[in-house]
Amino acid sequence: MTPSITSQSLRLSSSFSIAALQPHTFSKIPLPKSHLRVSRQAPLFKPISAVQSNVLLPDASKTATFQPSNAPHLTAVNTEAMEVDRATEVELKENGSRSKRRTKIVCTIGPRTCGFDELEALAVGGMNVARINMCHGTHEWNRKVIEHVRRLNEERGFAIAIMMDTQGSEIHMGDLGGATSSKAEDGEIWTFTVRSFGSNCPERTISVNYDGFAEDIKVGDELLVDGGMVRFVVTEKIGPDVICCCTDPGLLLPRANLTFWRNGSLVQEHNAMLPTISSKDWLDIDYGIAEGVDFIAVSFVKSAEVIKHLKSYIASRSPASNIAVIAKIESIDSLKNLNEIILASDGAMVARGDLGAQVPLEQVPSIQEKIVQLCRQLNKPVIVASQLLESMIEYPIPTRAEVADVSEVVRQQADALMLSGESAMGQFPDKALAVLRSVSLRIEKWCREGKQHATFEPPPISSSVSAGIPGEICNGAAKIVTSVFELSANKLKASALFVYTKTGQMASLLSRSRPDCPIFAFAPTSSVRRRLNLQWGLVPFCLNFSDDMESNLNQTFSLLKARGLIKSGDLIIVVSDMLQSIQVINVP
Ligand SMILES: Nc1ncnc2c1ncn2[C@@H]1O[C@H](COP(=O)(O)OP(=O)(O)OP(=O)(O)O)[C@@H](O)[C@H]1O
Ligand SMILES: CC(=O)C(=O)O
Ligand SMILES: [K+]
Ligand SMILES: [Mg+2]
Repeated sequence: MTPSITSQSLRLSSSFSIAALQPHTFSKIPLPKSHLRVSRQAPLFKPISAVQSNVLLPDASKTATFQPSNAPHLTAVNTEAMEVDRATEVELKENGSRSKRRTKIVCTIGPRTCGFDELEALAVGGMNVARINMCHGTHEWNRKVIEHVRRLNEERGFAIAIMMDTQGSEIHMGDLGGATSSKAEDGEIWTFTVRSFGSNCPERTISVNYDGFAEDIKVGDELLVDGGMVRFVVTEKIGPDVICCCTDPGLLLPRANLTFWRNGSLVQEHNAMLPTISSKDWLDIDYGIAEGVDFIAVSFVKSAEVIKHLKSYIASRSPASNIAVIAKIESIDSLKNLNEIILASDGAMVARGDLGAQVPLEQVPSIQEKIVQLCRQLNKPVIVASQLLESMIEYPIPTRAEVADVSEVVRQQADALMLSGESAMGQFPDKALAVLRSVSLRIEKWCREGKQHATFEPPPISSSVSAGIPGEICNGAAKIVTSVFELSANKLKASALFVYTKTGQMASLLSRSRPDCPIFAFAPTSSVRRRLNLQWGLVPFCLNFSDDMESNLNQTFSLLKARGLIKSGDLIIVVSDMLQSIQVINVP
């Protein structure tokens, strides 16, 4: 006789072989296997009413804008509340938890979106990470943005992380004497110079920030502004001045990036010696540490050493901080050292803007795919950035080609998409965000239905990353998710994976397996919660949990049921840092 089972605990011994966890193994419970200890227990949970007195509903002020339709009237007493924001709540409820968006969204904040109301609109629209670019804005300006985001998190339960992006020592033009732009016409003669002018810049003269400029460049070289938006050829050198003729006319924007090309190759002379982290960057990094940003994205990384150096600097400056370092892959030199760079970092960004100015454009898509796959192998989150919806800076709808580009990133299962000018200074930041959201949802659904992604099997974890037993447990849990369980004659698929994780590592490993259902990640601090918000498929919550999994689960179920985010009968797969086991639980 099969007893009626509300919970099953599948405990894996440390010698457990993950090959035993093929989905069919779990087609029916119970399924005793010699290598798999299945303990059939009395229901793990007290009836829900028995734990109600232990539950505190989130502060009403945090839920002011949300009306739970079926929240029972629980009496508040004890434990820390679990913060849930409106955007997550809506996304989880809209089509059921399995349809929750998995791909995360980073929005660059600029003049168009720096106010509290605009930031709130982005938060409600699904922004997971706010990026501030230290190429622009004063510390004071950026501090306001950080304060607004923090207020949204505190008052509305969001988990928006702050990413600070360094300027790096790229070669760029001056600020055009304060003009918003300047037009270069075909055949016009312009002077590029290391001299600086303040506000009285002579006509058709551009100052360049890099002292070695006139030595590095030769007559006949091509000078590309913003990767080729405007193009010049060098005709003459006179001391510090480089005289150029415009061959591709266009609009010059303040501080635009400059690259020089000789015989079809990028010129790398003294400029290759520029430090990745300039003295200005170090000051900005000190500022970021003091402000408690969640991520520092390092521009123009060339080698792993600079990442290691920055990480030890952060550790010595602020031992308690949890700042993650993201390597921006946008320099031609980084491509030779990709493996070591990504391994040394806490994540990577495919910065296609500058990358496309350093390698031929037709190479960018394959480099993108390679980096996305490598990051998955090395268990590091990856962001794909730049020009995803460039036309939406000016227009309310994207081009079909842009939609196809975003779709490809989603299909590659990158962790996050990034908006740059679209959200920083475009006309339609909220619409651009909505396009990323709806394309992600649609393509993710299509991939799940048709299994359009290359393979379900995650790429083998690199031997340079030791994921050990937690890694095997997470892979196993991700596979179980695709099984159909028969419980009391009902066929059930898992609604969610739950992971209780102190550092976030176990949640990352689960995310890496790209399972078929969302991952509710419970972390004890809001900084771990924010950091996890960058990663694919994770729905991070802040929860003050204990080592007693039974009480953790009781508490979590009560809180989530009260918010209508799970319901009795849902099947949940549970893993944690504390137990080397996978539990399959039918929500009481
Ligand atoms: N804080 C800001 N203040 C003013 N303008 C901004 C700000 N942040 C971004 N912008 C505008 O938005 C555009 C795109 O922003 P973004 O920061 O993504 O630039 P990027 O050139 O793609 O990045 P990077 O400089 O790291 O290569 C910028 O060129 C700039 O015009
Ligand atoms: C984002 C960025 O830095 C780039 O695309 O160049
Ligand atoms: K930057
Ligand atoms: Mg860049």
